Amino acid sequence: MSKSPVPVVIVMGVSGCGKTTVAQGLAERLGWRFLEGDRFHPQANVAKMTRGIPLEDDDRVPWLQELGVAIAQARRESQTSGTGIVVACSALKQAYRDQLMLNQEPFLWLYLRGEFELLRQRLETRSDHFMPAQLLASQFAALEEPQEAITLDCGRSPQDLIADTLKFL
Ligand SMILES: Nc1ncnc2c1ncn2[C@@H]1O[C@H](COP(=O)(O)OP(=O)(O)OP(=O)(O)O)[C@@H](O)[C@H]1O
Ligand SMILES: O=C(O)[C@H](O)[C@@H](O)[C@H](O)[C@H](O)CO
Repeated sequence: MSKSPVPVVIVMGVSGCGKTTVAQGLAERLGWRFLEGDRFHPQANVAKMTRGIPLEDDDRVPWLQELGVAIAQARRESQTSGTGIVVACSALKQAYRDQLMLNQEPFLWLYLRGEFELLRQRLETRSDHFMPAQLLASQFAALEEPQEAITLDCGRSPQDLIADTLKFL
């Protein structure tokens, strides 16, 4: 008898939309595993962003490769328990989402949508992260909004966003 695939939710969107906050909260609520996409960036990518230089497609290839492998690995580890996985990953372009999904059972995409000004303010006030607010415009320039995703307004509270997402699971 074939088992149903371990569920994977990818929380995506531009910097500051709340991917980490919502993905972590969702994983906690569900007792699922959380993967922080930023942890899979090569050091050179983090250094680049820290200096205020946007990543290019080529920079993101090894990152998405590493993250895709980690998701597949986490899925294998959860095969017996069926425990799901929640991932925070910007996944700004369709090609990045395709690369991440390569050879895998489908993911559920949660897109946190927000206006530039709200996100700029969030990034300006956040102090414990490498990503500078000056890169926000480049994040919007790269963004291709997903067609097949649960789309929620990231201006709402994390609690509301998590509660709404739970309705889809
Ligand atoms: N729904 C929300 N309402 C208000 N503030 C929020 C919300 N979600 C996140 N924040 C705050 O906004 C900032 C960015 O949140 P977070 O780090 O979760 O975003 P992110 O999308 O993961 O960002 P990045 O891609 O840069 O890592 C944090 O200071 C966080 O506390
Ligand atoms: O593709 C990208 O440009 C990067 O993934 C960024 O989105 C950052 O990693 C993230 O926003 C900062 O946490």
